[in-house]
Amino acid sequence: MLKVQHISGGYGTIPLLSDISFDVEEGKMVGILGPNGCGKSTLLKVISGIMSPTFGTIMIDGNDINEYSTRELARKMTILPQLHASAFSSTVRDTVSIGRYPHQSGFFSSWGAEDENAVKKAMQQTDIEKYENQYLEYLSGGEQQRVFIAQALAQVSKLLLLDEPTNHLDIAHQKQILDMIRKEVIESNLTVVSVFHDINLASLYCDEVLLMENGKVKAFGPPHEVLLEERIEDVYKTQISIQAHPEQPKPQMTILPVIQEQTKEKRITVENLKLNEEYIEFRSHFPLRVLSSAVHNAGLGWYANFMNRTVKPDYDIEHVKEEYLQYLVSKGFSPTNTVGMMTAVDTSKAVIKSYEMPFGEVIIAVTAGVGNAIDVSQSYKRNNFFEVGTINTWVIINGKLSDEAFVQAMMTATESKAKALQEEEVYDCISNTLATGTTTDSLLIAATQQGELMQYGGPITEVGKVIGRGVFEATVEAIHTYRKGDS
Ligand SMILES: Nc1ncnc2c1ncn2[C@@H]1O[C@H](COP(=O)(O)OP(=O)(O)OP(=O)(O)O)[C@@H](O)[C@H]1O
Repeated sequence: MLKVQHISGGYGTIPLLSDISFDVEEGKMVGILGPNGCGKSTLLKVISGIMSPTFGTIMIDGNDINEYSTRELARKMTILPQLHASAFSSTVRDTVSIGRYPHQSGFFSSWGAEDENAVKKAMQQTDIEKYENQYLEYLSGGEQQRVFIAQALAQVSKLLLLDEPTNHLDIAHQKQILDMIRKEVIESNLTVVSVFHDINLASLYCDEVLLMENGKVKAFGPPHEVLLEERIEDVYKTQISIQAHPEQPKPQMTILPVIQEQTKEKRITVENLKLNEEYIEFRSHFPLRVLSSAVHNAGLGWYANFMNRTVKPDYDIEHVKEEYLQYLVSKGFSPTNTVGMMTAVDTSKAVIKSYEMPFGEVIIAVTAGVGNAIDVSQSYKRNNFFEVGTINTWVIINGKLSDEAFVQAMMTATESKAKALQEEEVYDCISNTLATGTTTDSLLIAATQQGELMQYGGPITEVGKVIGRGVFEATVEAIHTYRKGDS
């Protein structure tokens, strides 16, 4: 639909854009990204025909844009420039109606139902109907931005060129405008080329992104191919981290502040753990990075407190998560800062072990109830039912682990637990084979994230070795304690 071919150009004698080429298919949304002053707005002006390039061509629907008359071009494409002006003296409706100019044979002389409908629809889409008769100067920056987006939409062209369309908008309106534009892309085959400052929004909403640096194309393609951590750091000259979006295959970026608040020493000891008959608690004055399969706040996150709570063996509550949250509050724990597990075992009998390692102390806490033990390779022979006979394991590390090391630490700890059950000859009572765990085990790996980075956590790494040994020893001891209590 749009072909940008070898574009070079700038202002006067200053060369700015250099040999820029890319294609945009009909019904696609492309985001232009890059640091301040790299030429994003200038490129948009050249594509729209506002500025002429010194070299190269812009083709729309197979024709050079210079072959179209001004009015023809305005029906093909709409440009929404950056909002700068502050003095307006027209109403919202009149401003949106200007978008219909390319469809008039004489200015406002042939205004018809189609124009009326386009203006109405654009005002609805941007949620500005309620300001219809107000003067623009009485609206906030974000409201004015929405009026200009409505004006661009009212033009109803096939190609929309936007320069920071969500500038000045709060998050709800950013989402509303981008959702609406995306809907038009999908349902009406609208083609969009838009400048973004927010890399995350561009990643979420665009099919492809064009990353610019000093007037040149640094990379062009789908967000997951272009938005690489090292490349963004190199182009923007700043420290960032890229993670997966929780629900979509779109990379998301977070800024890494250089200046960190200096708190007290970030070290944990067995003193941070306390046992009573109701629960084991771990409390720290700073959050640790945690990966867990807990009942409350499972997954990867940052938490300062952990709880492993005893419940009655017949505990059967419909809304377990809600009940757990209320329990945490009643015991003075912050629900947003606590990971919570549960067990039917008397938590005052938990086994806590500490291992001094060159990188720091590693603390392991285990509660083991094995009445509900199972051989995972035979579990398909069972009916699904929930019981609270559980092995809960905490591995708390004074050290810094990569994401990879966290997952490997989980595997190492799980294998070590299975070995402890084998050693203790714990059997699955249905299959009569050696058990590998119970039906509801939970595991938590936590790290202070201080010191040298440990990239791996497998069995022969320094941290893996202590996890393998520690989880085995603590689990064996916890099974002994459980069996003593049983007899
Ligand atoms: N009318 C102009 N005359 C001369 N130089 C200009 C003009 N407009 C922009 N420039 C310069 O061209 C360079 C690129 O500007 P442009 O607005 O295209 O950058 P941008 O990537 O959109 O930046 P930002 O992220 O800050 O909006 C800048 O150094 C700017 O000062």
